[in-house]
Amino acid sequence: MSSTGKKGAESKIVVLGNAGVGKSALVVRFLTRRFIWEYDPTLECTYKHHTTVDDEAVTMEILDTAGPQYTIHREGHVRWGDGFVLVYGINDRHSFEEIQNIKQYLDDIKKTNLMCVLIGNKSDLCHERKVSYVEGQNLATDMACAFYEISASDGGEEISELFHELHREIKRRKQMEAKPRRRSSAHQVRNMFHILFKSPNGKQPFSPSSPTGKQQFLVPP
Ligand SMILES: Nc1nc2c(ncn2[C@@H]2O[C@H](COP(=O)(O)OP(=O)(O)OP(=O)(O)O)[C@@H](O)[C@H]2O)c(=O)[nH]1
Repeated sequence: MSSTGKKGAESKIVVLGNAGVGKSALVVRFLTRRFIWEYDPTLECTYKHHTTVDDEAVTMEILDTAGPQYTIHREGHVRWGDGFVLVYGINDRHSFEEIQNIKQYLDDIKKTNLMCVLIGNKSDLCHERKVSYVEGQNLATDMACAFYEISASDGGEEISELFHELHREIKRRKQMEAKPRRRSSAHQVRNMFHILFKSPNGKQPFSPSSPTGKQQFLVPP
């Protein structure tokens, strides 16, 4: 809740990628601004994070996944998520190639324009680089999403920025999806007026504007 008592926007974010690419390190870096070298690789965690984005109090739920990518269990995660952080290691070609399969898997389940961001992690390991920056950029262009090369170990502003940007995208999408519903409820109110103020002879006694230019509602006897 914000200081005005208004509930802020919420987003559910799922972090996916091959084992060892640094998903946990990335999430922990975002949440705590710290880097921890080793995590339990089998650990799967959901974090509830209260923060501020564009002066609005927001809640992000972040699911740090582990284990095989394509399981029934994982399908539940995909349905749960509003947006996805897809991570590969710049020093791990296989993890980069796997991103397209993960994206396809997500598309098959979500069946809508997927909201995601592509991350090339471990940019500090330049000397071990197996995926160029341009390759990452091109893949992100194909997937119509933002691309960041980052280092969870070094930190940097981009790590907060990527989560915030994804949150903004999710919020925009939710607002767009809510619009038709709002329009249809306005339509319902209009219909209600129509029924309420319909005269017994079937003629419409509701006058949108009086001769004086002021709006009037004529209540039937
Ligand atoms: N040099 C370097 N090492 C990193 C970076 N991010 C993570 N690591 C290391 O990479 C290893 C794997 O990191 P995790 O965060 O456990 O990777 P994960 O993707 O969560 O792995 P799973 O839980 O097995 O799926 C650890 O030894 C981390 O310390 C980074 O940016 N730079």
